[in-house]
Amino acid sequence: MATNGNDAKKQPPSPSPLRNSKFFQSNMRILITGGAGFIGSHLVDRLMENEKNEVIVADNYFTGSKDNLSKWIGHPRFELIRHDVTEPLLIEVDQIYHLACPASPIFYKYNPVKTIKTNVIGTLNMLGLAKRVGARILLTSTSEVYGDPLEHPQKEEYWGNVNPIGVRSCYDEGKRVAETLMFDYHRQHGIEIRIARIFNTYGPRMNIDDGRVVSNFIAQALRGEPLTVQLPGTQTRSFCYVSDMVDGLIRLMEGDNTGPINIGNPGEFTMMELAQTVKELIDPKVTIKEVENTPDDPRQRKPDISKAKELLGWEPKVTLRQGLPLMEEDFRRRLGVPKKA
Ligand SMILES: NC(=O)c1ccc[n+]([C@@H]2O[C@H](COP(=O)([O-])OP(=O)(O)OC[C@H]3O[C@@H](n4cnc5c(N)ncnc54)[C@H](O)[C@@H]3O)[C@@H](O)[C@H]2O)c1
Ligand SMILES: O=c1ccn([C@@H]2O[C@H](COP(=O)(O)OP(=O)(O)O[C@H]3OC[C@@H](O)[C@H](O)[C@H]3O)[C@@H](O)[C@H]2O)c(=O)[nH]1
Repeated sequence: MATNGNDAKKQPPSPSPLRNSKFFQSNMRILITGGAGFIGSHLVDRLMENEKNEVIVADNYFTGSKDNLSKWIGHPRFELIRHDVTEPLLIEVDQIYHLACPASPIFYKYNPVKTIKTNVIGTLNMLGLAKRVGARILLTSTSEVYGDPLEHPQKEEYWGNVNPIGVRSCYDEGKRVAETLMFDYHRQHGIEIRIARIFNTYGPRMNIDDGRVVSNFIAQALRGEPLTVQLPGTQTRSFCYVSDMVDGLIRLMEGDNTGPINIGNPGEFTMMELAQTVKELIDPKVTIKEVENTPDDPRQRKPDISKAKELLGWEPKVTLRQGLPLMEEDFRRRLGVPKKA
C-alpha cells in the first residue's frame, strides 16, 4: 500500500546497524559538511573535545582550508574527506551538521548556479544520507531568508521579503528551498531535523580576504588601508562571536526542537558604527572611505532570540567589543603585523 506522504506521526528510520558492530565504535559519529570553513572548523574543535565523538568532515575546499583543521589531521577520531555535497555521500553516521555552502556574498555570487546546486542538491543528498542511516540532521540556514526585512527585529514566524531573481537569490532562495526540503523530509519520511537561522557571525579563522564586513575592516585597519563602508552606511547588522554560535548549534542539535530558531547576537550596529569601533580599537589614524553598495543589500537586521533563550537556554555571551580584539589577534598573526608595544 502506498504510504501517506503527509503523515507527520511517521517514526524516524532506525539507526545504522553498525551501531551494534563487534568492532570499536565511538558513541556518536558526526558528519560536518563544510567543516573546513570558518564556523565548521570551530564546531569540529568543540565536538572533538568530547572523547566519545568521532568527527568526519566532508568539504570541497571552495572557501575552506585544511589549515583550519591541521591540529586534527591524523587523529584517530577524526577523518577528512574531499567531497562536494552536490554528489551523493555513502557513509554511516549518527548526526549531520550540514554547513557546506559559501557564505560570503562575494563567494556565493561568484558562481551562483553552483551556489544553488550546493543548497538544493547538496541538501537533498544530505537528507538522503540522513534517511538511509537514520541520522539527525541540522541545517545552517541564514538570516538572509528574511531578505530585506519589513519587520524588525526578525522573529522566526516572519516569512521574509526576498527578491527571487536578484544577485543574492542563489543564496537566499537556495537556503529557503533547503529549509523546505528539511521540513518535507521530516513530514514525509520522519527524519529528525534541526534548522538554525544564523545571523552574521565573526571570529578568528575567517578568510582574510573573505569580503565580509568584519574581516574586511580588520584586515584594512591592520594594513593601514581605508575602511570601505558601503553606502549608505546606516544599514545595520548584529554580530555574533563564533564561540557563542557553536554553542547555540550544539544545543539545537542536542535538544528536542526542530526550529527554525534564530541564533545570533541582538546587539545591532550600523556599518558606520562598526567602522568607527574597529578604527578606535585598532588604529585611530586609518580613514573611512564610502564606496558603492551592491544590489539588494538588506537595510536592517537583528534577531529576536526569545525562542533560542526559551527553548535552548541559549544567549550570546561575547559582546562585539570583547570579540573584535580576539579576531584582531588572529589576523595580526596571519598577516604578520605585531601589535606595537
Ligand atoms: N558566518 C556567517 O555569518 C553565516 C551567517 C548565516 C549562515 N551561515 C551559514 O553557515 C555555514 C558556514 O558558514 P561559514 O561562515 O563558516 O562559511 P565558510 O565559507 O567559511 O564555510 C563554508 C564551507 O563549505 C565548503 N563548501 C562550499 N560549497 C561546498 C560544496 N559544494 N561541497 C562541500 N563543501 C562545500 C567550503 O569549502 C567551506 O569550507 C554556511 O552554510 C552559511 O550559509 C553563516
Ligand atoms: O567592506 C565592506 C563589506 C560589507 N559592507 C556592508 O556590511 C554589511 C554586511 O555585509 P557582509 O558581506 O558582511 O554580510 P551580509 O550581512 O550581507 O551577509 C551575511 O549575513 C548572512 C549570512 O548568511 C551570509 O553568509 C553573510 O555573509 C552590508 O551592509 C555591506 O554593505 C561594508 O560596508 N563594507
